[in-house]
Amino acid sequence: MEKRYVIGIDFGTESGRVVIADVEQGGELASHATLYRHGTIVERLPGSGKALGQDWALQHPDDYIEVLKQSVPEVLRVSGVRPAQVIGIGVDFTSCTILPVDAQGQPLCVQERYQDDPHAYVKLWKHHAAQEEANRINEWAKESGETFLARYGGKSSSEWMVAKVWQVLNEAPEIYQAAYRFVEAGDWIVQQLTGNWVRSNCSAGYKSFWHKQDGYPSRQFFKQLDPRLEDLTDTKLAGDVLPLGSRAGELSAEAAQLTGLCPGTAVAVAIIDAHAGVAGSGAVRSGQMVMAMGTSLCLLVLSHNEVSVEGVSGVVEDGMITGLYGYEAGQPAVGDLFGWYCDQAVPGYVQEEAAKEGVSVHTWLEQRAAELNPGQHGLLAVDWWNGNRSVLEDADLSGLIVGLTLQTKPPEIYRALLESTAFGTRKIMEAFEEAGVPVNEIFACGGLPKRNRLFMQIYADVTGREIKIAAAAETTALGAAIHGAVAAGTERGGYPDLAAAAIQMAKVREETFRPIPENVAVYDDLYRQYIRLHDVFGRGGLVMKELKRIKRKQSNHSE
Ligand SMILES: Nc1ncnc2c1ncn2[C@@H]1O[C@H](COP(=O)(O)OP(=O)(O)O)[C@@H](O)[C@H]1O
Ligand SMILES: O=C(CO)[C@H](O)[C@H](O)COP(=O)(O)O
Repeated sequence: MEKRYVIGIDFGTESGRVVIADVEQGGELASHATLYRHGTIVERLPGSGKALGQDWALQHPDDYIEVLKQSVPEVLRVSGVRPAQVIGIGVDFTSCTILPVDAQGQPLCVQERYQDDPHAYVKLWKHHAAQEEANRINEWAKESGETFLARYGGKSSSEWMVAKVWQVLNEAPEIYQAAYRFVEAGDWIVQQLTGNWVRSNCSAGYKSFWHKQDGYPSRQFFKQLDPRLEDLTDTKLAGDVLPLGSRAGELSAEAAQLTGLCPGTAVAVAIIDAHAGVAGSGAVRSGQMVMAMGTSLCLLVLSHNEVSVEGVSGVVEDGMITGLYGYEAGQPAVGDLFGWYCDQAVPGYVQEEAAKEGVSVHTWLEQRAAELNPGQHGLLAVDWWNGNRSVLEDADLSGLIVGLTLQTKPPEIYRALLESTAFGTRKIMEAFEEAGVPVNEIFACGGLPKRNRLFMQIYADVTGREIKIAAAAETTALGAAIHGAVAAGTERGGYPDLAAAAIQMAKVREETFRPIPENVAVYDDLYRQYIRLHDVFGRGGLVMKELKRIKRKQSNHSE
């Protein structure tokens, strides 16, 4: 049989990355990234320059199409693979990233009449302006005795589908009316590739309250939330929910033209980006955890059991690997937090020194921070620069650094920020174990493990665990490709299921990060102090809520 290949397309926060992988051996034959031209739109709309409110984060869907147009032909060219040898395509996407579209699948924001309305654009996962709606969903679920939120650690997030769609209805009812569907961006890409309207059980399960046996929450629940939402799931969220690894359709002639692939190529149901890292790391067994470490950090745990875990973002049957419950929890600012410090807060001399040495500001700070002993800087940070998405589930919480003195230096702050995210991760891991979801083996993937060794060592030291690193540089894209190989099916030379494909196609590096005992002891001590700050500011204290209230009031005042 002729050699067969699959393509994985990973839509991250800042760019889209495409890999081409050998169906038998896995790995990455070639990869290519296309940066989103519009980036993340947080202040003003492109074109009209219309100002956005607090906590908005939009994107432009044309940027995603550009990834298909640029990066897919490029991996074909570099690898020398002929289009006919590609048997399947998989797509993963950050989530919950949603957009309103018309009946042809065209995004409303590209239509002239809606171009000036921010609600017509893609709402990126980190759009946090629907916190009010999320709070009301939480209150109403409690009051009405609905139990579906138990699968989401008891709280809904402002990042998710219903809160975001409800925000559109509240602030721009004409956009709500005009939308034929609100779709996850991953499902939209699949629709653009195949012409089929299919929803993924992964994003529907983790981000839209969908359940394999129960479906969506009742019409009654939505009606009592807001009478205008009664038919939400039958209309704006309609579409068959298909399981991961299944074939969403085949590449249309138009999409084949755009990508340089052959019409008829199998296209898999989309998967959330972090969740694709599970297959991409080869984790397919109960007790295995994958840390997808990039802009944010997602912790994904596989288990035979379904239990309630404090602060879990969601548990979905077959949500990552068929036959297992997949738990997701995480932190919404990790790489983004370090990026904020490098871009917004370091003094000019650091940038100059880094430029002189020809390294990035991250690397310059990492090198100096690595010379410090744990705890030597006297600092403790709490990692809520983009709110808390785990045991506290509150986008209104904000970051903290305590222990600053006139002697504090930038590498010390950088190290404290790296540590703060590791403490946040340890808190989540403890919540899993306390709830009876064991974590026996840890894999790391995403952009950070390959970029920052100090970060990885700190994670091993803070958690006291050995960490294995996924071998693929673009692990989530490889994970998506693995879904493509399953969607192709055995009849086209693919695999019968996700576990079989992942075991064969994904590998880990030989080198692992192991905890250093003397560091573990210091971090145990610091972690206890972190938990004190976590509880004082997160559970009891109103300080951050009040700050946010005053900020909102004063920002509206100045607009
Ligand atoms: N050397 C580094 N150390 C720590 N963080 C880094 C480093 N270089 C880049 N970052 C951060 O990594 C994040 C991007 O992660 P990546 O996994 O590549 O993308 P995505 O999250 O979009 O999939 C950015 O937030 C950036 O600030
Ligand atoms: O919520 C998510 C997963 O459930 C997002 O997709 C994720 O947090 C953003 O991913 P990345 O850090 O890779 O950009």
